[in-house]
Amino acid sequence: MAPRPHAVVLPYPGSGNINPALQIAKLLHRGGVYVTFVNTEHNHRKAGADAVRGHDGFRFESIPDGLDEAARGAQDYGRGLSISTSTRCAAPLRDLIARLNATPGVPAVSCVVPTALMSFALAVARELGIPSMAFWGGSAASLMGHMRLLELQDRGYLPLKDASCLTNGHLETTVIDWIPGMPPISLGDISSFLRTTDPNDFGLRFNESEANSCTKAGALILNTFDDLEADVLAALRAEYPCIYTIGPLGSLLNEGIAAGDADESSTSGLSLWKQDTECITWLATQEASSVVYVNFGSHTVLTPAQLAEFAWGLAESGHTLLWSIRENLVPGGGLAPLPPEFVDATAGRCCLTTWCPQEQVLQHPAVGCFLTHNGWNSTCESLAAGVPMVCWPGFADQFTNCKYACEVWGVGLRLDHEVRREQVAGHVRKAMESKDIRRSAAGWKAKAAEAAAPGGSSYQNLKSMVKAHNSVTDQL
Ligand SMILES: O=c1ccn([C@@H]2O[C@H](COP(=O)(O)OP(=O)(O)O[C@H]3O[C@H](CO)[C@@H](O)[C@H](O)[C@H]3O)[C@@H](O)[C@H]2O)c(=O)[nH]1
Repeated sequence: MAPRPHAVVLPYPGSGNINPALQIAKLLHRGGVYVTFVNTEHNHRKAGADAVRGHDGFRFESIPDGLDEAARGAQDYGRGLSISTSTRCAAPLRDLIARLNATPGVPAVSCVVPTALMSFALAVARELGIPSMAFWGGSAASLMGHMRLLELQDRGYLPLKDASCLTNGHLETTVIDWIPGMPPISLGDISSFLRTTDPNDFGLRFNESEANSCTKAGALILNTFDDLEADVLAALRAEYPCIYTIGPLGSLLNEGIAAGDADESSTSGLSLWKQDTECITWLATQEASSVVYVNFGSHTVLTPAQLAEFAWGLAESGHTLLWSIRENLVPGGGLAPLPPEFVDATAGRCCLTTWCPQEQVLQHPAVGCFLTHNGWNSTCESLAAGVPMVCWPGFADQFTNCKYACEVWGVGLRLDHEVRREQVAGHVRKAMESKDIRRSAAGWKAKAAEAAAPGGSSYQNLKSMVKAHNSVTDQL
């Protein structure tokens, strides 16, 4: 009998990558693959012992991220973490794989599955002769855009000529209409990392090379589904045939739970933040489609003035609110920068929380629209739940996601970067009331469910992906 396949799943150490990577790990495990899920030591501790206990054929391990403690609170923490993981994690990963391979009862590692921004792991896999699959945590369109950053440079669009390009409308009015599979798109919507006048800017170089590295793995995994991004997927597949589109991941996972899979609850989540589940109880007391849910993900930072402007816009919308204000959403702030009058003005129609079970919130019938930063997971979770979006993208791939949500899928309304309370109130009201937007959102929800249901494209792709893991060990 062929040995059991063993996948080492290795996410970049942020919620936007850990969450979907854990979902992929669970799906592989459900398909019979032995899984080792690798966190950084810092996140392993932060998640807590219960979250990383593991169970039969599913283990948690950790490696150091190489960052010193002082760098963790630094303003350029993200950059520091990317430099440190990409330059210091290869040796610990090599050691971990050697240790796993020498552990009695543990099958030999047969595939390494890193997320984007962890391409050092692909190099380690190549060096050890182990197959690999890379997971790009954004949309297919954002991958295509990031892969074209070098070409944008060759064609003279990058680096930006001077700093005025950032503010004079250049990013909005320069339209790129030659990226395969993509509709004409403003330069600024391709990626935030191109907002630089420095050709050697770290963010630009790192993100371009990481996107292109993903396609050097044996296969590419995407949290999207074929109907959602048909054109850009066709263009990507023309160059990289082995792409598994298995989104929305949450829907695919729920298929199994609905079918009575016993194992899922034991690895239910891995939150780096303390989750508040009381908001779900509160949602149960609200009428259908009556609540505006507000959440800016795990990295977005607001100034106190932006927070106040959002607060007044939301209050003026007149709707009931569920607002998740992460403890560092306003640095050093917590809830403190909220105007006290806002709390009075929304008394009885506002639930404030710090970190909630977002997928559960979005799936709740009481939620009517989502004010979001358009991180890809949030965007995908909202599409899967059929919830219209009010979009305020800020960095990375969020502009691309916003463009598609508003202009391609017809499920969102875009806010200007400068937050103005009248616009927030107006867009929220429209997203809650527009029949057209609600119809589009319901349509994508149905298509997402179809993709994840038995026989659907994502369901079939997951089966093929698991088969690919098994076929590696068949050859051993
Ligand atoms: O209160 C909360 C807030 C968030 N989440 C979850 O955290 C994840 C957040 O991911 P995402 O929406 O993608 O936002 P970021 O955390 O900002 O994600 C980073 O990673 C993403 C995937 O690569 C990119 O698309 C984003 O631009 C980047 O900021 C989602 O699964 C949410 O469900 C919760 O469970 N509870």
